[in-house]
Amino acid sequence: MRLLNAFLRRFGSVKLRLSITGVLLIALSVAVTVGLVLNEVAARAEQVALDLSLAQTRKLARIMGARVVSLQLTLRAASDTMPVDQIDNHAAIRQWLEGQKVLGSALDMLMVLDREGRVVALRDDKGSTSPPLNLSDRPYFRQTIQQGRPVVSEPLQNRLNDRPIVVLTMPVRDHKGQVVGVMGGTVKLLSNALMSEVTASDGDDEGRVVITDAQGRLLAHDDARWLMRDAQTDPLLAEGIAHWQAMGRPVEPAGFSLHAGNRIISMAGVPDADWMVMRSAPVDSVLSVLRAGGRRALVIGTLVALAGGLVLLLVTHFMLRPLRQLEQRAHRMRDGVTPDDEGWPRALGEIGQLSRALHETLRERSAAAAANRELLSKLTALMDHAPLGIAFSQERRLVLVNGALERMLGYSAQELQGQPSTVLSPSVADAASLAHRINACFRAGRPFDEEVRMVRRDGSQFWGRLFGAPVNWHDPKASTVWTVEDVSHARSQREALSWLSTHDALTELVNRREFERRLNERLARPEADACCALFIDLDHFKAVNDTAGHATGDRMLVEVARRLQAQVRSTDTVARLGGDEFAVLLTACNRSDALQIAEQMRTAIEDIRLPWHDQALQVGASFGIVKLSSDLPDLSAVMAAADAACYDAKRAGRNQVRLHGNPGDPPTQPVPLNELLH
Ligand SMILES: Nc1nc2c(ncn2[C@@H]2O[C@H](COP(=O)(O)OP(=O)(O)OP(=O)(O)O)[C@@H](O)[C@H]2O)c(=O)[nH]1
Repeated sequence: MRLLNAFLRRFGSVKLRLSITGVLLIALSVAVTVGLVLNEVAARAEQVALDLSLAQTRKLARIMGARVVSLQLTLRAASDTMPVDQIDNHAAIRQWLEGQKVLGSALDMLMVLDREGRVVALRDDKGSTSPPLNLSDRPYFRQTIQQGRPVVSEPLQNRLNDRPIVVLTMPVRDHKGQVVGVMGGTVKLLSNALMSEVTASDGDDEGRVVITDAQGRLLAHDDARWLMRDAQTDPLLAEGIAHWQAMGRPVEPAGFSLHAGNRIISMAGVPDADWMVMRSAPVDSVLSVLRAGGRRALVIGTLVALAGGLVLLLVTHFMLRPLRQLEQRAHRMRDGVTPDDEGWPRALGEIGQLSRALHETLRERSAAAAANRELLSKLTALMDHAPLGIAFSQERRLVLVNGALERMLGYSAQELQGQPSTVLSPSVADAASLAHRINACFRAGRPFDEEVRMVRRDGSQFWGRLFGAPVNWHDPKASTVWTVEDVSHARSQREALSWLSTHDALTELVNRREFERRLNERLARPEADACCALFIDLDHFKAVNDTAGHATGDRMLVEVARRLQAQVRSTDTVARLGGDEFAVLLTACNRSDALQIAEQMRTAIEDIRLPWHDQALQVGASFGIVKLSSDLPDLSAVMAAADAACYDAKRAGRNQVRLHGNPGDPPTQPVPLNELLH
């Protein structure tokens, strides 16, 4: 595996890949070229072999034809010297036949027949005879007599010895040119005197030359046992004979040749004889030289490919040197070397352009990176020193927080980063509601800006002013920047101020202004007359202050307030108007209920026993009740009426309840000036 990895790493080299590709291309082109050339040469060689074989076969056929003609001419020359007028004289013709030495050496047996086919004289190797033989039934005899021309017979059995022969005939003419007989000679196929040279001339272990008659019977074969057999039974000849038969067995001197299996077979007709010369030779013997040449070409091609690859390796080594320098330079860039120092390759062409472009790009990138680093350091400082908590979130998860937010929440930056933003909400419901409001803002194209309840790591809660906006408004969910300000203190101050504006700090009851606002609000409603207002003034409260001190007076005021508040419903309002004056607004309350409540209040105040040293301080209260009605159209009228009713209670001896406009009570008296000044 390590070796494979090492090879693959090496194979990453352009030089190696180019070289291997080059070698492969050269090898491929050599192989293809050699293959194509060999194929073409093989095709041409096959054609040449076919032509050559046919030419040789034709030549053999012509030689055979010439031999037949030569024999026929010899026969003719001999017949011309025959004493034709003594053709019926057996002794004379036998004697003449004895004298034909040349003819006797060329043909195996000589004979002279008369016109009736009777043997006049016959000469063989035993001498001359005149056997009582009649050969008039032989086709060659009849054909010679009838057509008056020389004939070469079909192969046939010698009647004397049963051996296969062919007979060459020549008509014998008298002085007038009339055919008076036939002169013939036989050729013994076994001795093969006529054909042996032809069949032996091209014979080798695998090649074969034979002669057949027009029917395909073997007249000459290097193995005498095959004579007179059908040539198609010889496996070396079968396909050639089949092809010849398919052509209709023409006996033409032009002949033909063919490539059958692994053999080249050619046939040509023998002129003046109805014979065919047939030659069969294995293809390999013809093409073996060519194949040997092809193998040599392949070896040479392989050597050329290797040499080409070596040259290519050297060329690419020098050509790619700048590229190697560029690669080394790139490594040094990664190691932090600035782009302006030395080491950039100087080269022409694409590598030079690549080097310059890379150099320029890296220079620009280096400058941009420096600017980015500076900007980043500023932003980091801004984040670190900002008094606000700052956070970036993506897909509702915190991805970056600053130190202020860490301190605000009690988490470390590592703990916060990656947390869902819901970790800042005190409950699931708060988180869901907050997310809903944030989405609504962003959808409306507005940044989110609200004070929300947040929770620290220790579970304590605080109010934070949360401001957030998408980094990219086109994709608000992608990334959002948030600032968080702890506004708990400001918010409690604000709430306190708001509370103080409507409440009395000592008793924590609503103050005069708030009471009047609520009373006005009631007066504005149609059902205002269903309400009653009580005005309460403590009796001789000054004495408490004077006796026990202001602080004790305050405690008494607080206790009075508590007891008043205890008598009313949540819909009613108890207020301290100032000093020792209180007021109550009873909603949905008639006069008798109001009287009852006032009486309960009075009793509750009367029952106060405020401890002071070893004594118990007491106080009373005077109550004036007003039923709201159309007769008292506004605030001042109501307050004046209540105040007057209270004053009546004071004058009646204090610690009493008086109802404004009650027919049983004496009419309310205006307050004397000296009482007001008391
Ligand atoms: N301890 C205390 N005393 C207050 C406060 N505001 C007013 N007072 C005192 O309340 C007293 C009110 O007295 P007055 O209204 O004169 O009359 P009184 O003593 O209650 O007598 P009558 O009303 O005539 O029964 C004064 O002595 C004020 O100084 C306060 O906030 N705390």
